[in-house]
Amino acid sequence: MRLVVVGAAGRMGRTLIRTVAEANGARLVAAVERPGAAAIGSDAGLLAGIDELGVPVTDDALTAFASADGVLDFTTPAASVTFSEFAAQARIVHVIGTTGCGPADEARFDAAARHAVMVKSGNMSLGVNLIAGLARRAAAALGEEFDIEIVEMHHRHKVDAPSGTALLLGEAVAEGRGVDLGAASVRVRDGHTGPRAVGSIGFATLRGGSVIGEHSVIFAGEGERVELVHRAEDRSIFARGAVKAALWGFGRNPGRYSMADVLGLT
Ligand SMILES: NC(=O)C1=CN([C@@H]2O[C@H](COP(=O)(O)OP(=O)(O)OC[C@H]3O[C@@H](n4cnc5c(N)ncnc54)[C@H](OP(=O)(O)O)[C@@H]3O)[C@@H](O)[C@H]2O)C=CC1
Ligand SMILES: O=C(O)C1=N[C@H](C(=O)O)C[C@H](O)C1
Repeated sequence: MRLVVVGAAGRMGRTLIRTVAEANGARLVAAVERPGAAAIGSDAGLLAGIDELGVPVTDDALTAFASADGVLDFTTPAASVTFSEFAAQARIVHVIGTTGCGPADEARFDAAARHAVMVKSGNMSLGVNLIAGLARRAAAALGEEFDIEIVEMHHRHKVDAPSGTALLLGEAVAEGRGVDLGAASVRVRDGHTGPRAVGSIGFATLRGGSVIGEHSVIFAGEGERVELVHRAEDRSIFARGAVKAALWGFGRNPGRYSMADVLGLT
C-alpha cells in the first residue's frame, strides 16, 4: 500500500515515517509539510532519524495524494479538514489521528467520507481502545452510584483539552450509562462548586514535561474505587495503529470507521 505521511516533521509525523519504513505491506511514497516549513526538500528518512528513503518532503499534498493509496494524518483540525477533501478527491484511505476537532470539522469529515475510506480516532493504540470497551461495560455494570472521573496528563506542547482519548473514554462511559456525554460532562471546577451532581462525568487535565499520554477512568463508589489506567510509553503505539488502520481500510467501501472497527472490538 502506498502511503503519504502529512505533518511529516511533527512528533507523530516522524514516528509515522519510521513505522511505515518498517511495516510489511506498506511503503512511504510521499511526506508532506506546510508551505514554508523548514523540512521542505529534506529526505523523509533523515528527518525521522533513520536511513535516507529517497522521499523528499513536499508541500504539494494534492499531487502526493494522486499517486497514493492512503494518507496518515496527525496534524491540526484545519489541516485535517483540507486533507479530507483531497483524500475524497483521490478516493483513498484517510487515517486521522488529529484531536481537538469541533462539530463543524466533523461535518466536513462526514461529507468527505462519502468518497474516502476514513478511519478517525482520538487514540490509535490497542490498549486505549481495549480499555474503552472495558470502561463502557464497567459504567453499565456499576451505575450512577459510582462517580466517574476521567483524568489525563500530556506533555507541555499539547494544545487541546480534554485530550481526544479522554473524550473517547467519556463517550464510552456515557454509552455504557445510556446518557449523552455533552449533557453529563463537567470539564471545569473552580470556586464554590457545590456537591458533585449525581450522574455527572468529570474531566481533569494535567499538562507538563514530556509525558506521552496517560489516562485514568476512575469509578468512585461508597467505600470502594475501580480504576482503568493506560500509560503510553512510546508514540510508536499510535503509529502502528495508524498503519494497521490504513491496511485494514485499503479496498473497503467509503465511509467513516473507528479503531474499534479496525481492531475488531465492536
Ligand atoms: N489519535 C492518536 O492516537 C494520536 C493523536 N495525536 C494528535 O495528533 C496531532 C499532532 O500531534 P503531534 O505530532 O504531537 O503535533 P506536532 O505539532 O508535533 O505535529 C503536527 C505537524 O503537522 C504540521 N502541520 C500543520 N498544519 C499543516 C498543514 N496544513 N500541512 C502540512 N503539515 C501541517 C505541523 O507543522 P507546523 O509545526 O509548521 O505547524 C507539525 O509538523 C494532535 O492533534 C495530537 O493530539 C497525537 C498522538 C496520538
Ligand atoms: O497530543 C498528543 O500527544 C496525544 N494526543 C492524543 C489525545 O489527544 O488523546 C493521543 C495521545 O494521548 C497523545
